[in-house]
Amino acid sequence: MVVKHMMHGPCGALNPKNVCMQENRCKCRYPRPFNENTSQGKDSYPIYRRRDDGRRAKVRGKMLDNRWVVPYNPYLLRMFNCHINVEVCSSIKAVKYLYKYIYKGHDKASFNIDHPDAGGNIDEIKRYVDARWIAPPEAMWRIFGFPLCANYPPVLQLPLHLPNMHRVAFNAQADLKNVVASENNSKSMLTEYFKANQEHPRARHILYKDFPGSFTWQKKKKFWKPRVERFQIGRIVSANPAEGDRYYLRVLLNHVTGKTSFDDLLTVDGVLCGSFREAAERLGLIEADNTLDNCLTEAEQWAMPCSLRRLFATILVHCEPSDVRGLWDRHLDPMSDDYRRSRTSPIEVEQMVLLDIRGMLQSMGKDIVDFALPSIDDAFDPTEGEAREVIEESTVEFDVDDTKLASSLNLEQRAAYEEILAAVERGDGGVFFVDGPGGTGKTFLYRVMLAKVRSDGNIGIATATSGVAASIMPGGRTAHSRFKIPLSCDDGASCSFTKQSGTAKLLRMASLIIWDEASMTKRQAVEALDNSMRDIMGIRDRPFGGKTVVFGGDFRQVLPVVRRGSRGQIIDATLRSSHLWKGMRQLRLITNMRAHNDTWFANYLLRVGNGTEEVDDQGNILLPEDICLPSTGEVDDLEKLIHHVFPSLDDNMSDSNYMTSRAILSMTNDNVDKINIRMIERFQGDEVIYHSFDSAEDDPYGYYAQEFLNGLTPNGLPPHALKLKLNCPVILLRNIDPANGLCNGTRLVVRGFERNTIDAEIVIGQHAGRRVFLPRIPLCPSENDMFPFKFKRKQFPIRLSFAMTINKAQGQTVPIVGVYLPNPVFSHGQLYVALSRATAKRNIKILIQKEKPKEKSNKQKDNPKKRKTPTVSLLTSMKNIVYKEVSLQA
Ligand SMILES: Nc1ncnc2c1ncn2[C@@H]1O[C@H](COP(=O)(O)OP(=O)(O)OP(=O)(O)O)[C@@H](O)[C@H]1O
Repeated sequence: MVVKHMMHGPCGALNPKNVCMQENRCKCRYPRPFNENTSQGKDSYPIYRRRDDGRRAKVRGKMLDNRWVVPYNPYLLRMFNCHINVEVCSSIKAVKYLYKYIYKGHDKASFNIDHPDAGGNIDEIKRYVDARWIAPPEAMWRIFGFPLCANYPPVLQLPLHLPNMHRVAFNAQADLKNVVASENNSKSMLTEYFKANQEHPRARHILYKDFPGSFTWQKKKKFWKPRVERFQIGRIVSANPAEGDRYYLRVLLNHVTGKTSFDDLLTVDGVLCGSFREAAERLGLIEADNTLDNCLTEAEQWAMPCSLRRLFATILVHCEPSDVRGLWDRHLDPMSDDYRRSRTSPIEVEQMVLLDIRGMLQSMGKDIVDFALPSIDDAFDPTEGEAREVIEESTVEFDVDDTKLASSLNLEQRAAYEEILAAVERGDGGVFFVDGPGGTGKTFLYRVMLAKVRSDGNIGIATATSGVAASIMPGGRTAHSRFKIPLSCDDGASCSFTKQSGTAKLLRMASLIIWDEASMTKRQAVEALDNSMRDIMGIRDRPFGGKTVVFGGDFRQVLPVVRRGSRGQIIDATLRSSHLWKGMRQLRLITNMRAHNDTWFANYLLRVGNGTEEVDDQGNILLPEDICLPSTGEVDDLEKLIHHVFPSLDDNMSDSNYMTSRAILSMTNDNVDKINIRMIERFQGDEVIYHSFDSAEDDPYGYYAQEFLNGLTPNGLPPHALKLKLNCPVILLRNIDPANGLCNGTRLVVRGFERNTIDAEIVIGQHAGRRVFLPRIPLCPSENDMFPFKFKRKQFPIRLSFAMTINKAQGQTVPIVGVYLPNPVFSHGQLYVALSRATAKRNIKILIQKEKPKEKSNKQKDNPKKRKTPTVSLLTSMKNIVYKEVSLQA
């Protein structure tokens, strides 16, 4: 490929007529001198090593050597099999230049100092045509990570114009009347795109910007002809929001297919809109000014007043409303319907609503005084100044049945229960770590202990690292919100509550504190709690100030996330590396209660988790044959996996039990999205697509094109086009209201749609069955430095959940599991978490694919059209990554 694509010339004496020759010299300075080593040139690209090793090749009739090679990158050259000149930009100057380049604007500024003799003879059209297209910032951004030449592959600029406003070229001598009357001049790529939609059914599924991929523009006769060869990328010329309707026309064209005229494009639900802006707004493609108002109004048709108050609180906390008081005034009536039935005084009714909303805001970690709402009159406040944290915890209802479960604890659970409760009763404290592989009944044990403590009139605080694990414990909260742990905390940090705060009072009063999934949290968070507890209890020399604290977890599962962390850094971040670890009394649960009917599977899981399962010479463990999907080698194997996990889907679509008791797990969002898209397509019912409103916050000039922002789907964010159908399963992506079961990872089923709100039902955990109304909320990627700008997406915070990532499934029981692994697992505990979600061996199917590239002939290798797709073979063995130094069994 180097010989084929990357040899300059020949030029100079070998070929004096080559295009690069200027004044008898090569303007690109070839042939370059041989060089022993690469060195950084002054104010230039590096001077690369060019070995004088005698290797030569015949290029365009002449023998050339290493001095003629254009700098390239072997990986990119192999991938694209074309000429790509890559230079190293490593000097500070070069990097600064590249960053500056981003902000340079869209177009070349061309100016000319006219000579007085030129006589005003300026060819404006030539200047316009000459203006080179300079890659817009988004392309530059891609260039940073993906250095292609800006003009590869070829881009066809698609004109964007309002009706009858397209550009027409004509001869200076032509009669303008004829120019205007000419039929040919009435045509543009856009008008003919509409016509092609009338004529070709297959065109109707293609967006204007993608049209050049399937149709070729016939320049002379001005029409789109179905494409027979090559491929081309299109790009609609840009438009700024300040341009008004032209911008909204572009938004429509980027989302709507099959339109046959401008009027057709303006027609939404049979109504002809007066402007492209109105049409885009009606289709939900741009944000209307009154979205939040509409969201509440829409929910008012269905929701009970109490759900409306919760939606109002959610909007205050998550949606950045600009006119809080206006929202309050307009929606107070429907939010107070229930109170008005029992109370006659409007002031009292208003106060009741305010008090309720205050409670909701508090449970979301906010204070009502921070919002422009009417004040609360102390005369109506039933709390009489008691800290809300204390009131909240002391009113957590416990299930009487949970206290009865104490009699069914197994031997290990009972031993742990008695030891911990003895410490609670003595009141002299103790720190415990309940170590139990997935399914050994840790949550079961916590429920029983909490019920006992609470039924005795004491306070038991239940927390967990993740929202999902917290929501399955009665009164559970995330540890970060309950203990006010700073989001990023270093060694020696403390929690952010003061000695006089409600949180401090609650912690002093608590008899028992539980922190589940402590193996997933960074040790610094636990140490911060320890520091603060010693401080508020005034007992500096005892861990956690002498309280009874129970941690639980399983170090075989996924460990704390350390971005780009090495094995050593990850292990250092775990609780096992904390100075507190030695003082924790270990309580082991062994019997797998989830898979107790399948002891073979339970033991197998444990061996996988501990890293003691035998490995083959490749370092892979063997998976039981009956859980591996057999390959036929012909049909789509993923389809078979889907069929195993979702049999008779058509008959069970509205059954929430069926939908939530099964899922396909995979490692990356790409694979999960691929499966979810297939599933939603075959799910019955009308499809609703919600489009997000995306922006780059620090981009006042609109350099980042909308379609570029729309195309981004960073981890943890919903897609730009969220496709849903009635009764489809979804998963929540944010901790919206953990105290009420709405946390990152909660599984829901969609029950209704409005333009600005989604009606959904919680289907897992102790809040199962509750209906909630979700608004669109602004979301930012969690990894802030992911983009060179601040990305913000307003969208419903949900994703489809037919399939989910293994990390998201941690802590959830999924009775029927499919595991799709097209690539090997890459971090500690992933395989174990995936396998241990299931309740028995018969309920799990795993599909491991491995691409086996076929041997190709040289001809095939060079010709992209003749390249065959690699064959796929199914495996029954898999890499298993276990950091034995954290596994308790090691
Ligand atoms: N003593 C018991 N008697 C009856 N059922 C039990 C008992 N202990 C646990 N179970 C049941 O076993 C299943 C798994 O228990 P649980 O969810 O508490 O495990 P876990 O250790 O918290 O799992 P994970 O770490 O995967 O979250 C649950 O369905 C639970 O009700």
